[in-house]
Amino acid sequence: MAEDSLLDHALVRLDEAATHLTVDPDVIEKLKYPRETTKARLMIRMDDGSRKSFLAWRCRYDDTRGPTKGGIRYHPEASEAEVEMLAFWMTFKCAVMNLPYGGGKGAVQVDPRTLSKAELERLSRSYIQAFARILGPERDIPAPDVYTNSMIMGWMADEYSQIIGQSSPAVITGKPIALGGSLGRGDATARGGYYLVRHLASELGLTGVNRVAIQGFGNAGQHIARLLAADGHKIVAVSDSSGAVYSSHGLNLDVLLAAKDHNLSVSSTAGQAGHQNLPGNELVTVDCDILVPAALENMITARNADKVTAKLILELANGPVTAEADAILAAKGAVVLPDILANAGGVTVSYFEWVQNKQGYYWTLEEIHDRLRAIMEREGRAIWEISKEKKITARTAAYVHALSRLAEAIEAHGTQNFFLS
Ligand SMILES: NC(=O)C1=CN([C@@H]2O[C@H](COP(=O)(O)OP(=O)(O)OC[C@H]3O[C@@H](n4cnc5c(N)ncnc54)[C@H](O)[C@@H]3O)[C@@H](O)[C@H]2O)C=CC1
Ligand SMILES: O=C(O)CCC(=O)C(=O)O
Repeated sequence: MAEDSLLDHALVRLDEAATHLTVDPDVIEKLKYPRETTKARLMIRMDDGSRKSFLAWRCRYDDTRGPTKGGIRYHPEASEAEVEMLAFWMTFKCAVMNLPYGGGKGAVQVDPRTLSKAELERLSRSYIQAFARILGPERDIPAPDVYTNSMIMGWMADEYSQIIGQSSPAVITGKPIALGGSLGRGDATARGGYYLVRHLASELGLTGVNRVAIQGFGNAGQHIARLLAADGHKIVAVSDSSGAVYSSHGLNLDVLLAAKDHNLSVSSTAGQAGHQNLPGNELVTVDCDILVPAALENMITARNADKVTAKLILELANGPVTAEADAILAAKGAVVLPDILANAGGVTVSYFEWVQNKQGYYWTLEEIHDRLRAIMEREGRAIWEISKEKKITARTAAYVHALSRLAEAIEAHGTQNFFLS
């Protein structure tokens, strides 16, 4: 997909939702463009004394409903167009969950696996030095995304506090617990999706033991494997960026997690515990009941969607199914629980972390889980009902749900000052 058309492809979902609501055209016009995207070149000292530079971005897509919120991705193929598309999705995700946030996203074009820990820390601190003036607990609040984690968020929060000369934990979420992170943020993305599937199980026709295939075995993928396996479901296939493994009897999670702990691919477990090698590109078409894309965008496309066997696709990744593939899956009767709902557990617990940081009062894990479950069930149920009532897919229903909240907020702000805050 051409880089400059990434956002246009994402906007197809907005146009579709707009046909099911009466919305002021000014609202749609406002939501078609990012409010601001800042680009920087980060220059860091490498361990061998040389200097190296990396492109970086932060997009604040829309802040009508509150400060912009969204993760920072480290990836060698990150681009401005991708960051803007991800920030657009964050805008709708926060509205779906009724969080008091707009949408943002950031990225650095880097393969973090090629950096030492010290280089990674210098890069992460330089990201904050470059973007500190547009961040802030009431302005723009980053969090982890692909190939970033709580350690990186800790360095970033520390750098921000040093720049402004006071502790400011609420500027970044997904931090280590010792620096004001929230209990439950670690597995929140997967846990939100898990609560959603459990809540809608009878509507989705899920009974007994289901066979699950998971694409991507990082934060989202590992935790969903653990949660579903604990309920007795069988994880029959998993993949990561280097390969995939399959077992019709169910993969051994301890073996998979031990491989990841040693920085090895899941494919290195082939031959152990009945695991067989599987070409990575066959993961999404493996025979299963539930398919969980938990890696990157555009993995299920017009090229492979007709071969998907799962009756439920739980999108823990952002944007794994293209619009063309959506139509093919819907025609087959497969249900897609869309990213802006299915993976919203992550940003929801980030919101809990921000609230706790601002209060200086911290909740128990049980409180976090109860609150997350209640919100996933409330918004999941609302979207399911919209989808039944309007006879539209769950994705379109999620966009309708979010758009009605965004439209209400944009109209309430008044339409004469769109780009002034
Ligand atoms: N971490 C979070 O809180 C949230 C993450 N997400 C989304 O979930 C997805 C995964 O993110 P995380 O688990 O946090 O990232 P992560 O960095 O922890 O894991 C990413 C995983 O994807 C794998 N991967 C990369 N390219 C792949 C490919 N071509 N085929 C198969 N696997 C591949 C990697 O090997 C790794 O196992 C992303 O789309 C992210 O935007 C969404 C909401 C929140
Ligand atoms: O936790 C957050 O604030 C945002 C997580 C994120 O980037 C996402 O939901 O895609």
